[in-house]
Amino acid sequence: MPQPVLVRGTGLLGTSIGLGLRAAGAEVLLADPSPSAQAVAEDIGAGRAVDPEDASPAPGLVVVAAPPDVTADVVVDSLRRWPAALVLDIASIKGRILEQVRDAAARGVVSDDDVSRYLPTHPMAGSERSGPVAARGTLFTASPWVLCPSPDTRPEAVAAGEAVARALQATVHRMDVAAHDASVALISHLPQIVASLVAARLQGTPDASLALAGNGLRDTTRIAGSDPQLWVQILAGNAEHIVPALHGLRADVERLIATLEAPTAPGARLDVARLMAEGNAGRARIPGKHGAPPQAFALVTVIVDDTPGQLAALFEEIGRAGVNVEDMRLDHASGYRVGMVDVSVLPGRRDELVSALTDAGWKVV
Ligand SMILES: NC(=O)C1=CN([C@@H]2O[C@H](COP(=O)(O)OP(=O)(O)OC[C@H]3O[C@@H](n4cnc5c(N)ncnc54)[C@H](O)[C@@H]3O)[C@@H](O)[C@H]2O)C=CC1
Ligand SMILES: O=C(O)C(=O)Cc1ccc(O)cc1
Repeated sequence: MPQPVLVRGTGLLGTSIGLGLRAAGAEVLLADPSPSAQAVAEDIGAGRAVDPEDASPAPGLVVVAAPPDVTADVVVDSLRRWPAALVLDIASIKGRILEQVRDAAARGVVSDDDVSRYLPTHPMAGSERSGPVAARGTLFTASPWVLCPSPDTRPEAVAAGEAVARALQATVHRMDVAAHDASVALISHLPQIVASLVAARLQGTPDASLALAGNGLRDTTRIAGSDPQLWVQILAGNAEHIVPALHGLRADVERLIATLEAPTAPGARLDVARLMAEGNAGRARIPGKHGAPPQAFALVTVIVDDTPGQLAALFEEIGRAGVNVEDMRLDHASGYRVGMVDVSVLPGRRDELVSALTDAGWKVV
């Protein structure tokens, strides 16, 4: 990886990249027009704060982690400022930004040769939070990282993108910008819209109703907590691919409304069942951990007391049994001081784990 790496934009993503690259041994410089974002990123160990006017030594690689609407400007500025550096960005949308960078070349602000040092990329990891305080160096572990080279991108730029993704333990995927934008419209932007629309329905809901909320509501609305400023830019910047997905969604919603307006009409229940089954089929296609094919894990549910140290003790016991935890989830039984821990394991290991835990005195459901 060319070094030092200059991260421009030290919010959630930029600071997480800085932390992860530092942990992998890279020299990282940090720049952000917000002095507090830059200072916090430096304080938590993501790198050394610099002024891009006189970043020294000159960066070998620039990672642009700024909001989507200024990303192209920062990419172009970086290509001009450091003629030997490779530049990549990590914004959530790709086609529009590449177009803006190419426009700058068409206007003579940078040369086509400069543009060949630029690699559009997108790590498919993040959270509904923003700012450096929420950053984690392990944010990208086992998550996809999409590289979007075009035929004229220099191989060194692609290699640098790969090196960054691998240093952060992400899995590398390649796609052109149009295929990327069409993909994220469905797998990222549509879920965000649906989460926000469902959560928006709760605004006038009485507190007594909300008190009944379980994990279904929490799961489906987590990303409704996302930063509106960022999502305005993402949705507007990828509208071309999002609108057809919304038309598909509208067709399904209209079909469901028509069916439920006459719920006992012949065929109505079959239609509802079909819609639910289509949802089952779509969900089953989401790949498992590390991009592996979808896999049905076996669930072991254990009741734990809601007291300090219980979870640690449970996982220690599972470790002693030599069984790998593929996934886990904690539910609280409303009104009781116990938690229910759902542990996902390979189906072939389920019975021995149940025996080991039961023998050790755990309450397995
Ligand atoms: N939040 C997420 O989960 C993900 C975000 N992304 C992309 O990463 C980028 C950054 O997003 P977050 O870190 O979530 O946002 P953030 O709001 O936490 O951080 C953005 C930072 O960029 C800085 N900034 C603003 N103008 C700038 C400029 N001209 N030059 C340099 N820095 C500038 C801001 O001061 C702020 O510190 C966005 O392009 C977003 O699309 C990609 C994957 C996931
Ligand atoms: O929080 C989550 O689950 C996300 O999916 C976050 C996210 C937000 C924006 C992106 O471009 C990529 C990932």
